[in-house]
Parts: sequence; structure tokens; C-alpha cells
Amino acid sequence: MRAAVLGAGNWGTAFAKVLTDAGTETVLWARRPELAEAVNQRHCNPDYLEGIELPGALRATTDPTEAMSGADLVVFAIPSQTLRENLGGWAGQLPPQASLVSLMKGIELGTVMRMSEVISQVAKALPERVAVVSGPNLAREIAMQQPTATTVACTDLARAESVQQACSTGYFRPYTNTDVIGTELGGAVKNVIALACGMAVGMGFGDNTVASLITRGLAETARLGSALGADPLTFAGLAGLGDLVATCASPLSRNRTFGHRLGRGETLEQAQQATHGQIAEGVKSCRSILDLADRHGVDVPIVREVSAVCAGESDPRTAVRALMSRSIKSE
Ligand SMILES: NC(=O)c1ccc[n+]([C@@H]2O[C@H](COP(=O)([O-])OP(=O)(O)OC[C@H]3O[C@@H](n4cnc5c(N)ncnc54)[C@H](O)[C@@H]3O)[C@@H](O)[C@H]2O)c1
Ligand SMILES: O=P(O)(O)OC[C@H](O)CO
Repeated sequence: MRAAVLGAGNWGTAFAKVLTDAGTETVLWARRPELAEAVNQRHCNPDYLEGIELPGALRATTDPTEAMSGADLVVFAIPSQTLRENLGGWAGQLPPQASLVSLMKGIELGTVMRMSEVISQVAKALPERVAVVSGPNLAREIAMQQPTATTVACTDLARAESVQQACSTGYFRPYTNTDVIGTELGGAVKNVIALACGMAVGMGFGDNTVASLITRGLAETARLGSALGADPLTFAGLAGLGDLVATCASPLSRNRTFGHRLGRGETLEQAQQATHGQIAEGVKSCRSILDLADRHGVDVPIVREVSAVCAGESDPRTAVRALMSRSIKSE
């Protein structure tokens, strides 16, 4: 099995390590030559995973054609809102039979498409050729080989199983699933709920508030999921509750950290600068998830409030007041 991983940030690099450790011959595409050189010569990625030793067998290149040559799997690990443009440049070089694997957790602004839908459309690939990997997968913990599970979803179960095989190691345990919609939605919406949890902690609130947000956040994710045709059970699994809990609780999460900064009074610009160019997907996807929910007539109050804060139209304290003054209802 041979894989190309396109995107040498936190997760692309950690997942390339997982694939290599699983015995899959892997080439990582990086935008910058100095980063490719660090992977090839010093077996590290100091910009994203400082202190982590990468496998000697992992190779990197700045040439996407070289990375994809002969690949059985092409894995996408770039910011969601850049996928369409990047993939437009790569589509002509995709090996015709390769499985196309999304690691991304976002919804495209404007089109409100899931990442697997963007891949199918731009690569002109049938949906059953596209798999999604999503779960409680904080990149640094996985790069440190801490035991972690994940979901590999594909409408073609055999293809999901081949991706599962390619990334199974002693520290990374993938489960298969055929519910691509639920798996992707869980990954995208949890980023927005993690922004809300970060804001709550930044404002000085404790575990009751965070648990309330996680639980009601899961309720709105499941409501939207069922309107879109997802299997409700997916939201009780790794790509649903699992990822939601990990992201909302972890100081390693860029989304939670971004929200935390807003909650303690920093501006959107300050929080953005503090990411050092790394992606906090929920900051943009909150808008597209809200649009998606509005199109389907689904009530997503937490997403709506986070979206207003991220658009600069509200602030965390106003958002709390709005959520707590909604009409009372049954659970
Ligand atoms: N970091 C994690 O723990 C983690 C875990 C699971 C899923 N994800 C998801 O994986 C995706 C990638 O996340 P990441 O953590 O690797 O992101 P990152 O910000 O660490 O890295 C993004 C990579 O994409 C590249 N890139 C290519 N085109 C770009 C462009 N036009 N603009 C900006 N960057 C561009 C960057 O050079 C960089 O190598 C996201 O959708 C994220 O939600 C991340
Ligand atoms: O750092 P975040 O907030 O993008 O979250 C990382 C992963 O998605 C956790 O599973």
C-alpha cells in the first residue's frame, strides 16, 4: 500500500507518521521546501510538531505530482476553505483508482458542502471512492503515540476497510462506518461547540457550563444530522461524542483555545494572531453550518450564537444571555 498525504501541518504530519508506522509507504506534500527538507533530513516538523521524531521511512516533497505518483490512497489534510482551490490544481494528477481520504473537519462556505462532497465534485470521483477519517484525534497526542481510536467512514465498506488496514498501528485504532454524513458532520460541528466551551471557560465558568454546552451541542448536531440523513448512532460514537468531548476539554484544541481567548476579553484579531497561522476550522465553518441548518429548518442555537460572535456581531457575554433566555422546553 502506498499513500500520499497532501498537507504537512499538525494532522497531515501526524497521520503520515501513523501510515508509515502501519507499514504504508508514505510521501508527505509540504508547501515549503525547508519543511520537506526537515522531514527528509532531520525526521522532524519543527513548525507544527516540535519535539516529535518522525519515522526515517517517511519522505516529503514539495511536488504534488511526485507525492501522488502510484498512490493507492491520497489523503487531504489542508484547511477546509482551501480544499476546492488546492484540489483544482491537483485533480489532473490523482491516480484514477486511488481512494481519496479526507482528514478535514469543516463545511464549505457558500456551497455548504461537506469536504467529501467537494472532493467528489472537484475530482469528478464517485462518492464511494471518498473516505473520511474523523474522531478524537488531537494530532500531538497521536504523534506522541498515545492510544487513540478513530472512525474511517466510506459508503463502500470494503474501501473503508482498506483505509483502516493502511492506518492501523499499536497506538492508532480505526473503526469502520458507512455513515459519511454523520461522521463529517460530527467533526465539523464539534469545532463550533469547542469554541463555545472555550468562551465559557475564558469567562470563568466551570464544569457544569461546559457539560451543558457539550450535551446541548450534541443535541443540535444530532438534530441537524437527522435532517441530512445521518445515522443518529454515529453521534454516540468516536466521530460524535468522542471528538466533541476531546476537543471541548483539551487545551491542545485550537478551536477551544480560540474561544478561550475571546471569553477572557481578547478581540477576534488577537485570537486570530495567536493561532500563528494554524487553522481553527470552527471560526469559519460556524457560518456555513448555520446556513446549512437554516436551509433545513433546524434549530442550532449554540452554533447561531458562536457564529454571531465570530462575525463580530456579538460577544461571549451577550451569547450566554441569549442562550439562557430562550423559551423553556422539554429535553
Ligand atoms: N490538528 C489536529 O489535531 C486535527 C485533528 C483532526 C482533524 N484535523 C483537521 O485536519 C485539517 C488540517 O488541520 P491541521 O491541524 O493539519 O492544520 P494546520 O493549520 O496545522 O496545517 C494546514 C496545512 O495545510 C497547508 N495549506 C495548504 N494550502 C493552504 C492554504 N491555502 N492556506 C493555508 N494552509 C494551507 C499548510 O501549509 C499546512 O501544512 C483541518 O480540517 C482540521 O480540522 C486536525
Ligand atoms: O485543534 P482543533 O480544535 O482543530 O481539534 C483537533 C481535532 O479535530 C480533535 O479531534
